[in-house]
Amino acid sequence: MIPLVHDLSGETILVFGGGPVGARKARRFAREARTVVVSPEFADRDFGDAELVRAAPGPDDVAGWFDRFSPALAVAATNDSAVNDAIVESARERGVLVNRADRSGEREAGSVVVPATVDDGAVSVAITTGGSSPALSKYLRERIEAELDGAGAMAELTADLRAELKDADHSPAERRDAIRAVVRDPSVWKALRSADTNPRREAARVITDTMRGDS
Ligand SMILES: C[C@@]1(CC(=O)O)C2=NC(=C\c3[nH]c(c(CCC(=O)O)c3CC(=O)O)Cc3[nH]c(c(CC(=O)O)c3CCC(=O)O)/C=C3\N/C(=C\2)[C@@H](CCC(=O)O)[C@]3(C)CC(=O)O)/[C@H]1CCC(=O)O
Ligand SMILES: NC(=O)c1ccc[n+]([C@@H]2O[C@H](COP(=O)([O-])OP(=O)(O)OC[C@H]3O[C@@H](n4cnc5c(N)ncnc54)[C@H](O)[C@@H]3O)[C@@H](O)[C@H]2O)c1
Repeated sequence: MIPLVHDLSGETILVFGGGPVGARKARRFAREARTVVVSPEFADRDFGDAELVRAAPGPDDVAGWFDRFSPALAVAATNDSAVNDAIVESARERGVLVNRADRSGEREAGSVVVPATVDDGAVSVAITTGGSSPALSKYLRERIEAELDGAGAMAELTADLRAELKDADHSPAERRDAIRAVVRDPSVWKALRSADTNPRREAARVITDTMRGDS
């Protein structure tokens, strides 16, 4: 398996199963795209902005739900493995991506794993064990969370600096060295994480030093 970052905006995601797992996936996906959850019950779980449709399709009814919503991705999170099998089958027939929550062993073409993710602005880190140990993915995600503090702000700052250095006609090699020095500089990170110092000023100092060949 290879991790790819997928833009699902404008698409529909169809989740079968309104238990704790269906709810967790729906909350995550509803932040990105229209998400519809089909289930006979939802208890009082949090589904984020997902639309809830009360129904309990049998294996033969599943294809009709694909035709109704034309999803780009389907999630099989019911506790009925015959229904989950039918969801995988319908997805494969239509070339739709499918995430199966009740099986981490053999996978079918088009199957996707939902990784543990940490986000800070435009920066995301995704952790997967290829399905072998979700508890380990969660633990590593918790450890990495603090590490990513300020990364979104660093992405914004260096995107601006790249554009400014381009406009100022610096060579690609000079730009690369300057930006590499900024993302590695502890004082810039410190400034991004606290309100005491101005990160732009720190970055400008690093760039000047790099261009002078001080580093
Ligand atoms: C990362 C995360 C994302 C998310 O779901 O949002 C996620 N599972 C999370 C938590 C978690 N899940 C489970 C536990 C209990 C401890 C344990 O069993 O390890 C814990 C931990 C806990 O709850 O503490 C149980 C479990 N999970 C799966 C099975 C079925 C099986 O293994 O057959 C069973 C057994 C059910 C049973 O025994 O009945 C299957 C999958 N779970 C995946 C993802 C995919 C593989 C990811 C990878 O490659 O690592 C995969 C294959 C399919 C999928 O769902 O995409 C999310 C953490 C989010 C976060 O906090 O960051
Ligand atoms: N991926 C994970 O992290 C993870 C974690 C725990 C369990 N699991 C597995 O994923 C499955 C779902 O986990 P859960 O804890 O949410 O289970 P659960 O049993 O609490 O919930 C299953 C949901 O599916 C609904 N459902 C049943 N038949 C349906 C149908 N025909 N159509 C639509 N919905 C239907 C049920 O009403 C219920 O809301 C379990 O079978 C379990 O093996 C996965």
